[in-house]
Amino acid sequence: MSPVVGYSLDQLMELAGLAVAQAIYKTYPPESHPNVLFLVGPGNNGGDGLVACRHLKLLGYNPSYYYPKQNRKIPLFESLQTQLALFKIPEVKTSINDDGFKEVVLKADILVDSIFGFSFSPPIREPFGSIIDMLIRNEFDKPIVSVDIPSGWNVDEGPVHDISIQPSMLVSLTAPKPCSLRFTGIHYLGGRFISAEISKKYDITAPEYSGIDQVCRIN
Ligand SMILES: NC(=O)C1=CN([C@@H]2O[C@H](COP(=O)(O)OP(=O)(O)OC[C@H]3O[C@@H](n4cnc5c(N)ncnc54)[C@H](O)[C@@H]3O)[C@@H](O)[C@H]2O)[C@@H](O)CC1
Repeated sequence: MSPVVGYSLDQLMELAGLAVAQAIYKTYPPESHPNVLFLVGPGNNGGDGLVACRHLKLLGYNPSYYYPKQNRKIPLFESLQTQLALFKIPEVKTSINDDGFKEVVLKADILVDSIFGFSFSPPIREPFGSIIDMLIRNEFDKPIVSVDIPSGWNVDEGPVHDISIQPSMLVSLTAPKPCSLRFTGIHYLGGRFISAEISKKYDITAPEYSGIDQVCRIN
């Protein structure tokens, strides 16, 4: 249970992933951006990506995911992967270091960075250094959507470790982290699950969510 918002981790991850999927849908609809490649890290930020991947399939996209460091011993992550298999969402098995990975990236219309969130601590270990380098170079000029925090950024200060992914879109979860002040692209907040009391206690300014939206664009 999260001491801050009162949900279990799997509940929060489901809400987070749904918010990410909605934000992608609003900015990059499936008609123009059907192929979405998720780059998935080993922790909960990666889990948010796995959930969003499933929701995008339900919303009419062709998502796939690259998940090089899996932890199948944790039941939550195992069940997320079982769900992806049930929805016939392909896992990319080509390694980031293989020539074929370029082809995988080339076919994607959007790259989702769900590698690291607020628990990243440098120095970066492989294969994530190569994945993040690829996102920094972004040689095919694809839209990059970061989940909660651009991977490798410091949660408070932003891109301070010479790791400076510049995503086109950021989906902050629960509340924008201080580093998001350094972000100038399309910014959504997915936090329509915290009570007014919690917002007040932690000084979170909740935006005006519209209709049934789980996300609100905040810049
Ligand atoms: N705490 C919460 O209330 C929630 C957090 N959520 C998500 O969870 C994220 C934080 O998740 P975690 O705390 O699991 O952490 P992260 O997902 O940010 O990263 C932790 C993982 O990255 C690895 N790692 C860290 N530094 C590394 C390095 N230098 N090189 C290689 N690997 C490295 C760690 O070994 C660990 O496996 C948030 O940013 C958000 O996206 C959501 O799932 C919703 C709930």
